[in-house]
Amino acid sequence: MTDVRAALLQQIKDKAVVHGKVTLSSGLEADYYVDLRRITLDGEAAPLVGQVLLDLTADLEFDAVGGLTMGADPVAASMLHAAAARGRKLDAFVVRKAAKAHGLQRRVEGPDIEGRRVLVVEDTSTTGGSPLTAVEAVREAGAEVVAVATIVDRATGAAEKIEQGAGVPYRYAYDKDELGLD
Ligand SMILES: O=P(O)(O)OC[C@H]1O[C@H](OP(=O)(O)OP(=O)(O)O)[C@H](O)[C@@H]1O
Ligand SMILES: O=C(O)c1cc(=O)[nH]c(=O)[nH]1
Repeated sequence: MTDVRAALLQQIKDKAVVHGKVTLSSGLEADYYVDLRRITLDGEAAPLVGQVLLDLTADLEFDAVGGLTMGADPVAASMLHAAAARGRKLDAFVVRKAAKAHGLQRRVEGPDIEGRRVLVVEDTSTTGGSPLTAVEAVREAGAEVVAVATIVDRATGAAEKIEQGAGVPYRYAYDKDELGLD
């Protein structure tokens, strides 16, 4: 494990894992929550996120990254900045939960992604419903999705839903075993 990957793992364990009954985005009940916003918006941890996800997807070709607001937003921004620090230009985009009713009425905000190869990202995945929504919106905007990548996978069906439902590879930086969760 690289130093950066190990450092981010420790940050997640220290700052994001919350034990106790919780209702998830999908309506499912769970015994723990991984509040990745406490990582992706943390001054020490957030810069590591971009580096770890760039390393995780280093073999893939894409030049824009984003996902369903708001969990995905700081993930994409961290990757953009980490890429810039490595001398690589990487754009970010935000998929709105619904298209804006005023202004340009866009569903996908940021530089145009039509005709481009993009990576859809997430902070954590349970059912995979959020990245699947993002994949559909991004395809509607004319982009090609090369993969979905998330920081933490909860091993509750996201991989199957994304690989079979969207037909794209699914990658994650950490699983629940590595986080000591069960
Ligand atoms: O794999 P899924 O079943 O889709 O669940 C995971 C999603 O749930 C959380 O977001 P939430 O829906 O709470 O909304 P937020 O990003 O607006 O905080 C999280 O950030 C993921 O986006
Ligand atoms: O499924 C979810 O809503 C969810 C699970 C989790 O561990 N963390 C999170 O932010 N959302």
